[in-house]
Amino acid sequence: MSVRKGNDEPPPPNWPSGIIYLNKSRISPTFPKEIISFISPLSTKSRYETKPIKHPSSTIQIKKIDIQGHPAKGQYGLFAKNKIKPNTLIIPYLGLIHFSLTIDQEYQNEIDHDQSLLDKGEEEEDIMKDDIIKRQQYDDSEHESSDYDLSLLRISSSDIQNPWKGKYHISIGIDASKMGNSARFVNDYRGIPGISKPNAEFRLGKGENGDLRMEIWSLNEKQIDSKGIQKGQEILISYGKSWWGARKG
Ligand SMILES: C[S@@+](CC[C@H](N)C(=O)[O-])C[C@H]1O[C@@H](n2cnc3c(N)ncnc32)[C@H](O)[C@@H]1O
Repeated sequence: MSVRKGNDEPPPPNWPSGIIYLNKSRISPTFPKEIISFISPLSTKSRYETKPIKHPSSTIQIKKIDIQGHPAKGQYGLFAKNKIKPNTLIIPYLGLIHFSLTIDQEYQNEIDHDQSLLDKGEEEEDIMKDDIIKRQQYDDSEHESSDYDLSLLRISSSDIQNPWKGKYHISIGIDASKMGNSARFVNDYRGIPGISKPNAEFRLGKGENGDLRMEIWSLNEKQIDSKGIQKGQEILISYGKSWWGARKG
C-alpha cells in the first residue's frame, strides 16, 4: 500500500511553540513489546479496514477563544472552518501512547503474603522480584495529572489475552500534553453560554495502517440536528463526568 502524502505537513496556525506537532502518534519508549499488538496489529494487518482521513486543515482550525462567558476564554479551541456533516470523522487524537499497570487484588494479596514471609527472614521469591521490576520500570504517574490525557484501551487482568493475566490490569492512554495534533484543543461543552450538548464525540478507530487510535467524530443525525456542525461553530465533546469529577476534587 502506498504511503499517503501529507504526513509531514507543518503545524497549523496558532500551534503553540514548545509543543511537538505530530502527524502520527508516538509510542512511549517504555511501552512493553508484550502488549504492542493491542495497538499496532501489523502482523494481522489484513483483518482491519483502513479509513482514509480528510486532511484536517480543511475542516477545522485552532482559534483563541474570545467569547464572553466561555469558561475557557483566553485558551484555545477547535472550530469548524467549513460545514461538517453528521457522523463524520473530524480528526484523530494524536499524542504519546503510554501505559500503566494496576495490580490485581488477589495478586496483591499474594505479594503481601510473600512480603510477610520475607519480613520473617525467609528466602526471596522470584515472583516478588518480577513484581518490583515491573512497578519501577512502568511508572506512569506523570500522565495522571495531564489535562490532555485520554484513555485508549483497558485490558482486565482476567482477559485471556493479557500477558500478565492474573497479575495486572493494563491501561493504555494517549497524552497530548507535550506532543499532539489539533485534536488536543477540543474543549468540553459544559458551561458554555447557549450550549446544552456536545456536537462531537470520541470514537475508537483504526488508522490507515491498522493502528488503534481515538478519533473525534461529529455526532450522528439522531444525536445532532441533521444539518451537522456549521461553519464557525466550536467542536465540543463531553470529556465525561469522571474527567470533571476527578478535577473538581
Ligand atoms: C484538552 S484541553 C483543551 C484545550 C485547551 N482549551 C487549550 O487551550 O489548551 C483541556 C483543558 O481545557 C479547558 N477546558 C476545556 N473545556 C472546558 C470547559 N467546558 N470549561 C472549562 N474549561 C474547559 C480546561 O482547562 C481543561 O483542562
